[in-house]
Parts: sequence; C-alpha cells; structure tokens
Amino acid sequence: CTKKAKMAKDNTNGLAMCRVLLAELEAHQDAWPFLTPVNHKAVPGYRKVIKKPMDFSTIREKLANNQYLNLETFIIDVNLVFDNCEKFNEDDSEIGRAGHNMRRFFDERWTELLM
Ligand SMILES: CO[C@H](O)CCc1ccc(O)cc1
Repeated sequence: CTKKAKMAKDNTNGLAMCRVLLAELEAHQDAWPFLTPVNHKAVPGYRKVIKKPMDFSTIREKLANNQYLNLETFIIDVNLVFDNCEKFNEDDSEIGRAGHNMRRFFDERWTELLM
C-alpha cells in the first residue's frame, strides 16, 4: 500500500484506540470529577486559574466531530484534564487523588495498547 494509505490506516487505528481509551476513562470509578465541564459559576476562581478547561464529555464531543488528528492530539487533551486538576486541587484531597489515580491508569493503558 502507498505511504498515504499506511498513514490513513494508522490514523484509523489511532482513532479506534482513542475510543477504547475514552470509554475506559469514563468507566473508571475515580472519573466522577472529570465527566463533565467544571461549573465555573459554582467554583470561585476556576475560570481565572484554569485557562483551558477540559473534561471527558468535551473530549467525546471532539472525537465525534473528528477534531482529533491522531492519538497524540487526543492524549494532549486527556493530559490537560489531569494537569488542570493538579493546578486547582491539593494532592492530598479527594479530587486531587482522583486526578493522580486517573493519570496513572491512563498512562499505563495507552502505553500497553501502543507497545
Ligand atoms: C475537576 O474538578 C475541578 O478541579 C474542580 C474541583 C473543585 C470543585 C469544587 C470545589 O468546592 C473544590 C474543588
């Protein structure tokens, strides 16, 4: 097959992996802080502190609208969820711990799928 066809296949495989990974993130017991956008009207300071909000439902919407070029651009958005969480929450807090647990789970899973 041509280089272009191989690239297309890789993207298809990459996007299939995004769907598998996102479903597993959403199903994780510690996913609850990340399932929907933070309500910045209800959380003082959030909009000021977190410049690029991201959550799993927004990632799902972007995936459905074909807004991820490949697995890499998807991983950037998932990491944004966890980086925002670390910025706004103490490590020793319910949500802080959930963020660390979810990041560890995600890192282990995508590396397993890719290796
Ligand atoms: C992913 O959750 C966000 O970091 C917001 C966390 C938060 C929301 C309300 C609070 O009273 C405290 C922290």
